[in-house]
Amino acid sequence: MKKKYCLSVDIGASSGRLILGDLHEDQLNLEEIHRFDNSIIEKNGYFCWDIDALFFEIKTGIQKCNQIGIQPVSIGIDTWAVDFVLLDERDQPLTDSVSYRDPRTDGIMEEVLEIFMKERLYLETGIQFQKFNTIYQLYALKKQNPEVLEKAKSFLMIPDYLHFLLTGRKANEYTNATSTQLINAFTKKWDKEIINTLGLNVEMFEEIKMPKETLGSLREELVEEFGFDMDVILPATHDTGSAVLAVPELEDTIYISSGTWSLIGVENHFPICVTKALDYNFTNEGGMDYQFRFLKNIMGLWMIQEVRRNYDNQYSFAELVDLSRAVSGFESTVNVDDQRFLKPDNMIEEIQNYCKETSQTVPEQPGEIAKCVFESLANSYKKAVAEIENIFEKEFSTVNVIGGGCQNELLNQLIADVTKKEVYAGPVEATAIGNLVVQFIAIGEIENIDKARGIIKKSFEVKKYTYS
Ligand SMILES: Nc1ncnc2c1ncn2[C@@H]1O[C@H](COP(=O)(O)OP(=O)(O)O)[C@@H](O)[C@H]1O
Ligand SMILES: C[C@H](O)[C@H](O)[C@@H](O)C(=O)COP(=O)(O)O
Ligand SMILES: [Mg+2]
Repeated sequence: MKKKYCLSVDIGASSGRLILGDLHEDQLNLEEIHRFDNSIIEKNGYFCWDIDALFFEIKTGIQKCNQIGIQPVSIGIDTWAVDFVLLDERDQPLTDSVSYRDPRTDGIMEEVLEIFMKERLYLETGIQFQKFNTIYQLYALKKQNPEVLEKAKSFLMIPDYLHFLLTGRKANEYTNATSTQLINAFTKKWDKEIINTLGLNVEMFEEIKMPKETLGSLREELVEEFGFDMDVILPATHDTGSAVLAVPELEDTIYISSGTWSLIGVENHFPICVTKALDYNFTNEGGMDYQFRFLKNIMGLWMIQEVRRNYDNQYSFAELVDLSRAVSGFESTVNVDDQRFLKPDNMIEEIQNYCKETSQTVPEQPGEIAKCVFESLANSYKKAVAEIENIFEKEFSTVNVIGGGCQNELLNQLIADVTKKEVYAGPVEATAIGNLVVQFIAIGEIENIDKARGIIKKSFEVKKYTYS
């Protein structure tokens, strides 16, 4: 029987990749077809994503499949959360793809919480309070460009919009929709009371669809361009939702999805909206099969990405790790979750100013800056682990780091040392793997997610770190 290939498109905040998957004797084989950078651009006075360039890269990757003689049966796209595009009645974009790092939402969350009590918003949605949540982006739009919101007929999150460009079909995929803070955690539907109270246009929100559902096949013009058709099967289109599906062993494990952001948490069967979770600012993002990702955002490797950019990319990530290893007698750290690090003009200067203001030795050399970032991240992970164990009233025995950041062996060891837990690192391409297994489940090649985790365990190396 002809081998079936599925194609995952995983676009994170720093990079995108198209990865082909196929199954052979209970092993999942990956082939990276196309990789490209992603970054924020300045457009019309806002920090935006270059969505047209991203769609071009997706098409380039699909064409590369054909060039190597492989025609996948399906494709699924996952990206970062919260951001969106609004379409008019002719299905034309009304907005640029403004990034969650844009300052347009400064002060907006506070205004919304004047209208809707924080505790109530958390009880109904279970979503963390981040100033860049979609709810605050839409409210900012209502204040700053009301005419745009009035014309909006469709609200599509980034992966929804990319799927629309492929198929002409519009829907909001559930896992990513939960990151808007507009989905009711109990009904799993758009919370019309919140939407109407904030005076947002309830009609523009699309039907909620779940991972494993087929959205449709390709637009005719794309079938002609690619030379073949395929189905768009919805993965967990929130990249972290896909990543968590690829954690080989969830039992007794705290995961860290380590990429531009660090998302640290556990899988849970129900939303936890207790006061302590609110105080710690944990979130209950929706997962496949209506599971919940109880986690919190930590500033993540964004900080070292920006440090690298400040050094004109003259160092690789591996070289920055090596430089930090060579540093001794330097102990300064920062609170990585201080909003000042969300989008500073210069990350190196922001870190140095923080150390000055807190009367710590100011890092000067690249190795000192990198060491400060990695040790500060490890400290934030340690705090989050303690908060998780406090909420669950239990000790977790392991931490599983997945994503590009699991290649940072220094940070993996730091995590083991500060948390006093065994750390498992891998798979690197967890997001793409989680995206693929959902497609394989949808086409009947894998029975369910438990069987998928068994295949993942057999297919990918996971490195172990014990604490000293
Ligand atoms: N060889 C490496 N050594 C150390 N860190 C690495 C290495 N390769 C990638 N990384 C880390 O992985 C991060 C990117 O992870 P990734 O999951 O691809 O991010 P995203 O999905 O957010 O774009 C980089 O910012 C870098 O810190
Ligand atoms: C802004 C969101 O919190 C962010 O998208 C996060 O949920 C996420 O998915 C990060 O993924 P990266 O791969 O960009 O780190
Ligand atoms: Mg990612």
